[in-house]
Amino acid sequence: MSDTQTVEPHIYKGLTGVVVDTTAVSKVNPETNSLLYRGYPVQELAAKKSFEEVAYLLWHGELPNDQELADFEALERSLRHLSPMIKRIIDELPLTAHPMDVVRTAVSVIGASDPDAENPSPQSDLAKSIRLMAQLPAIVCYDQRRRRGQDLVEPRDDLGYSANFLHMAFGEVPELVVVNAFDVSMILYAEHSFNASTFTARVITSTLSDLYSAVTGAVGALKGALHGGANEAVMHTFTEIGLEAGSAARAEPWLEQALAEKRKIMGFGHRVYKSGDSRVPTMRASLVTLVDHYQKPELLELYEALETAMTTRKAILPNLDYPSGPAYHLMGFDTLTFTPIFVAARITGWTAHIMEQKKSNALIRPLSAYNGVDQRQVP
Ligand SMILES: CC(=O)SCCNC(=O)CCNC(=O)[C@H](O)C(C)(C)COP(=O)(O)OP(=O)(O)OC[C@H]1O[C@@H](n2cnc3c(N)ncnc32)[C@H](O)[C@@H]1OP(=O)(O)O
Ligand SMILES: O=C([O-])CC(=O)C(=O)O
Repeated sequence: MSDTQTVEPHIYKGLTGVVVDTTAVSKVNPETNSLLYRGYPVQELAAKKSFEEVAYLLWHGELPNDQELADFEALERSLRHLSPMIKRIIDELPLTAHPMDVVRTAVSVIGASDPDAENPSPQSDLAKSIRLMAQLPAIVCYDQRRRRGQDLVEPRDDLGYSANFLHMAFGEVPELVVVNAFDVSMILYAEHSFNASTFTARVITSTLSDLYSAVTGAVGALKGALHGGANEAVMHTFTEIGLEAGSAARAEPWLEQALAEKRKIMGFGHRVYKSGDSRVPTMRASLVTLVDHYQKPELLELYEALETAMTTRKAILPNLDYPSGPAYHLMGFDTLTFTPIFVAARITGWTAHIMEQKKSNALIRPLSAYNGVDQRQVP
């Protein structure tokens, strides 16, 4: 078969339902609404393990023992500082730049300044992956701070990943309940099989390009509102309806109007899960804890009112971005920072897939059915 073949081929628009390869990194099961990372249910990982342990699991295939975890944590903590060059380049970017563009640029700069960038060995790719995991929090937090007119907060190596992330964002470590909710969100966001950004990373890797190029492309794919950008978009919806007490009553009329205008309701629907996103109950529980902690019942009322209206009207259920957006809002993050936080989590899954793709590579190049004008002569 070729691009010019005249027999009408079946078109799998959006690759819906197409199985393009195998993966041992995670299993998304829409029949049981379950998600396994290397065989472990994600809810159990969120309840019992840290984001660092989950990152190790995704990369190595097994959870770390005590010594392996101690070594891994020490390494991650030692790599957290941004180089003066990255900081300088971020400073050069306009404050109006979307934070996802800043993150994409920073990853590109880290790649361009890594003398080992072209080394495709698994050892080198793992080292690059750990460095990106360690540095993305500083990039994300510094960008939010500079937009607020604040100075960079240096990382602390006496703190775990999530506590340090929040310390760098806000200049202090919040209560444990907040740190735990953030850590849970990072675990839930870490990996999700062949989603659009991971697939982008695998396509780039399949050409024998380098890990940084694959991650840079993945950041671009995640930015869109139909994928990771939905957590930012959910917050815009909430703000549009109103965050003040009593605004929940406006959710249903707002939805009617939005659907009449043929708008997509962000944070709802999923390409794979059609009867519920496996991660939502866990993240919703974290959101409820945060609502109690910050005494913001009106946010949960709005969350529930819009969910009820959407499921009643369209029978379309929330995805992970629906509870995580308001959770990050309560923690104090700017709405524009939400998708960069997703990057900081997903770097683990992306790089696990990049390494898997390299182990058993085939160039990813599908076919297309030509529907342009027939062959003609140049006048
Ligand atoms: C972490 C993540 O990336 S999770 C996904 C985050 N993205 C979002 O929240 C964006 C909003 N959601 C959507 O746009 C979609 O549900 C997607 C892109 C996630 C999945 O899309 P698909 O699998 O292609 O579903 P599809 O678009 O075919 O939807 C089927 C029908 O439901 C409708 N639909 C699906 N989701 C929504 C939504 N959020 N709002 C309104 N209508 C929706 C579609 O318009 C379509 O209706 P139609 O048959 O009348 O045209
Ligand atoms: O799997 C998908 O298509 C999108 C998603 O939920 C994710 O990447 O976490």
